[in-house]
Amino acid sequence: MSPGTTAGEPVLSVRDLRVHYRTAGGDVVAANGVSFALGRGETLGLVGESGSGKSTVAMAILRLTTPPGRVVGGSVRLGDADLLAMSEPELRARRWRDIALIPQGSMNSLNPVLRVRRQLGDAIETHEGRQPRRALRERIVRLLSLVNLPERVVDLYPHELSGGMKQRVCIAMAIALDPAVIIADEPTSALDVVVQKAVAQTLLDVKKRLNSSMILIGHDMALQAQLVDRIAVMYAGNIVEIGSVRDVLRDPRHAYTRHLIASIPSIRERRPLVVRDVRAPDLRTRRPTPAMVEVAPGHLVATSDLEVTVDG
Ligand SMILES: Nc1ncnc2c1ncn2[C@@H]1O[C@H](COP(=O)(O)OP(=O)(O)OP(=O)(O)O)[C@@H](O)[C@H]1O
Repeated sequence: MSPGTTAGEPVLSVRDLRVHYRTAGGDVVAANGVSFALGRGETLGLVGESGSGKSTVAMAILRLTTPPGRVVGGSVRLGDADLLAMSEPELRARRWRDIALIPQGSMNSLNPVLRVRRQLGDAIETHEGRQPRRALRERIVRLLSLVNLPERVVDLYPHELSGGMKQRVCIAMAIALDPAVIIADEPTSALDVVVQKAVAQTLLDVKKRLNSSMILIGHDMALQAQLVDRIAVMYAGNIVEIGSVRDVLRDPRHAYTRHLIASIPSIRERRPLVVRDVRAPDLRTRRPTPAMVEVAPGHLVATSDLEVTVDG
């Protein structure tokens, strides 16, 4: 197996992805040569603290990076096409249909003046053209039931829904066109713990039902461990460790992974991850992309322990 890959032919393969943000103080290197592969039917967790570059990678995969950010290198292969190299119209046709993103904070970006059926209907019709009203409504009701929402939700406005219900609507939107790959960026972080688990479980159930693959982005190592097949740990713009949940949790090899695991609070006091005693390097300085070594089959670790600065 080559680095960062999974058994069988991957559905998505990210190679040496590089994203910079231009700032007055110089370029911030937010993705510093990120490589990984996503297997068919697999859920890969991308975990790391705030600022490690998770959203940057998610946005770049769909070529949604906006200024001052720009993708300066790499490839994103979906099937036999490179998303980073294709024309804009071709790319637009593939987003949602082949690869869908549930962006961070998506539940707050639902249009407040549109009923759920319009939001979902517009999404479908943008890609598939005008649909007969009745059939469209039935399809939307089916989508809602897939994410455990009752039929009456079709006629509601976002403000009439709870946070968990809004997030379920966002999931329904992402799966409307039956994509092969779903990228969910912190899909549950705005919700309380009980709802988080329920919504995350729905996401996994739906993924399984559609036979799609998923990248689940999060900072909660404990929650991720319960949901994903493999974990990729991001630190300062690089994946520093990747492997099965079992390997990474039982035998973490990178100093930063160990810190993440040591920082897992007890179930009761789960809170956003802040690793206080690890200082991220200045992202404006050029850093070599760390080499990865395979410490066990499919378990890869960056040879960059030195980059992790630990106080105390
Ligand atoms: N518009 C921007 N201009 C400059 N730097 C940016 C910009 N957006 C992101 N960055 C920097 O890029 C790095 C990665 O940010 P990113 O949002 O991808 O991290 P993240 O791991 O997704 O964090 P979070 O969990 O908070 O979303 C950070 O250092 C951040 O400050």
